[in-house]
Amino acid sequence: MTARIEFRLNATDGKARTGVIATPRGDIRTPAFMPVGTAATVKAMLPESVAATGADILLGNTYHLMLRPTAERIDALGGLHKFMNWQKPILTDSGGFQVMSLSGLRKMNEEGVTFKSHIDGSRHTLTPERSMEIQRLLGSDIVMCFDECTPFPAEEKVALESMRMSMRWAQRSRDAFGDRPGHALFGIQQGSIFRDQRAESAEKLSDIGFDGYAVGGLAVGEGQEMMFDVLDYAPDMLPQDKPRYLMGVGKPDDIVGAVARGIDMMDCVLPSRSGRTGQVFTRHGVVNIKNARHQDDPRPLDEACTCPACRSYSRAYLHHVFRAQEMISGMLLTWHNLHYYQELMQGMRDAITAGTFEAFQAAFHAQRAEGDI
Ligand SMILES: CNc1nc2cc3nc[nH]c(=O)c3cc2[nH]1
Ligand SMILES: [Zn+2]
Repeated sequence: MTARIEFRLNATDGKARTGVIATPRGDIRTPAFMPVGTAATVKAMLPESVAATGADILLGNTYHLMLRPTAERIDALGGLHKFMNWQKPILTDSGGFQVMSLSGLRKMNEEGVTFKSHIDGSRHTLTPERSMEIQRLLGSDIVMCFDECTPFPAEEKVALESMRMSMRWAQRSRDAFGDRPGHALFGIQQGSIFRDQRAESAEKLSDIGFDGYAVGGLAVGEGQEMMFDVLDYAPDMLPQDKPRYLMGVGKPDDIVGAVARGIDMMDCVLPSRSGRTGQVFTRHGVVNIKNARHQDDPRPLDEACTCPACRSYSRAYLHHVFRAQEMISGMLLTWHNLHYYQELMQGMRDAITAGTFEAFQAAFHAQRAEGDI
């Protein structure tokens, strides 16, 4: 059991890294993928099922939980881990990104953001200080700074002002977080697609000092090519002895490309959301289970997959229950997708350890068909 959170780098292969983030609630093997547990649940999954897929950590959303059931209520009930029956590590985001994408009637200034709840229209305020308090009340193991995700595209001077405000908020987040052994605070790099701004942001964050560093401001519509262009230099600007977290990513090939560029942690709603919309990720590409061609197909989604969906059900059955909008459809496809994502992460950890990451990448791309399979 470790009192503080520490990152141990075990192997590198090119820019790719593998290691362990040791926390009081358990170890996080990196590169790590975090399933998203927005409203204190990974939708359609029991916590024990999420653990069975291989996830070491999951993400909770401050914005949703502060609105319902409120952070104070979760704290009074023993904290988020107890509340949602997940005893492994939890990373919570700071709420800022979702305020901008989900809430109504927002007003932002140097102090923070006031907004109306998308649930009941009630008015709320998020500041760096309030976000730190909420994440403390939730009991999360890894806390994210309160920042502004600079919209894309942004004029260079707009991006610069946005980044500099986020850096002032990062300092306020750090000051409000205090010293909490066993809990980590991660800073978030901004600067959009502008190299000099990314450098200024990284320098400022490093001066303040954090337990980990996120690359923010990406996966906001810039597309994979532009995202990779930024990732070709931005992670290297961050302290190499701390975890690097790419927020909101992504499709399987985004994830492999990000790990190849030095990213250690990622989160994305894609595998779970797609599980509910019938989009299935496999080593050979994407299966859209609602397509009529699966109607009589007795084969599993993926012969080589050991998840409950692939072990015991045919594509024909999964096509049927999806079409019939049966709950088991979301359960089985979400489980499969999260299992596939964790298998992908394990494959990359093994390849980096063995020094065969380049071959892993080549095989990953060679076996995937373009379009639906
Ligand atoms: C789905 N894409 C995506 N989710 C994000 C969450 C974020 N949170 C804080 N700060 C960010 O810059 C940020 C960027 C993000 N991109
Ligand atoms: Zn499967």
